[in-house]
Amino acid sequence: MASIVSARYGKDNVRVYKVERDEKLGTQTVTEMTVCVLLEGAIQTSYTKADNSVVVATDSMKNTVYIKAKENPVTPPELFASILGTHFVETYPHITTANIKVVTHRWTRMTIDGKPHPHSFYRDGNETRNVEAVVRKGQGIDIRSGIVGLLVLKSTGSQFHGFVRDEYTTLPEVWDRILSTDVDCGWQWKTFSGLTAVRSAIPKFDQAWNGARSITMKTFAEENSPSVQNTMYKMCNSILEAVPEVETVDYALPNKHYFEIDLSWHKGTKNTGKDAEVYAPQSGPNGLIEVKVARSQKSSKL
Ligand SMILES: O=c1[nH]c(=O)c2[nH]c(=O)[nH]c2[nH]1
Repeated sequence: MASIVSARYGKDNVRVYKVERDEKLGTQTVTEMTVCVLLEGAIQTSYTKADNSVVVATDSMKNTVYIKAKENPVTPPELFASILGTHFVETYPHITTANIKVVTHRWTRMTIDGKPHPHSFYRDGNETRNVEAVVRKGQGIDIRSGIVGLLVLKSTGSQFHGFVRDEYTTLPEVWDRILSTDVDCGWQWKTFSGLTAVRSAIPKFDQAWNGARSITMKTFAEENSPSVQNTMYKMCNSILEAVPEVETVDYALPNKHYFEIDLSWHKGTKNTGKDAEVYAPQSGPNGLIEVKVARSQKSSKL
């Protein structure tokens, strides 16, 4: 007889929009999210014995997302994910872990005639703010916050040389190159003892997100990068310094290549090295560089 190694189930791609109206100021603020709920617990018999008595329907999970969004603030997303996860482990005795993912999409307020518009927004890029909360019954809440899809490019101020050269190497060393990447960055918070601990950290979540975002861009822009590896390590260090409540910081950075084009076949046109102006952006293959960095000493629960 086969036995279950692990199992979880839930609702993915629950799209939710919430508006907050400030009657006094006459302004509105909107939040659009995509939520995933995956539950774990004593649910094996639903797989092995067709026992649906242990199944909270995924449709009910979707309904719960809407109701909890109505009853609670949906920002910061770390709080909303924790509220939602805590609800599932506290409501159903046989559910032991709730994995909640909240992807928040950008709706940036329009500036019209130099003034912030009270109720109009635009999508300024595919970047999302992502939160994954793992709520374990009686064992606290683990939260990873992050930035996904922040596409950046610098046209100089990046080098790559001194790498292994052998019979497989064709890449020339360069002291000036284009660097472009699609930032996927995350920071793992020290375990929160429960929802109360998450609530008392509320201001820290936006601070950390703003900090990580500006550190990522400032380091990227200002450093004369010797490699993606070294630059991302510096970003991790700065975020660990800026946010003491964070235990690890991780990045996954694709190296999106821009190739020089030799145009000398056309009337001897110079377009390589210091004369390079027209490049061919590559859709693939791309480098992919990943790292996770922790402080040297581990620290305890919040
Ligand atoms: O920053 C880089 N790191 C690499 O490991 C690598 N490999 C490569 O071909 N180009 C680059 N660039």
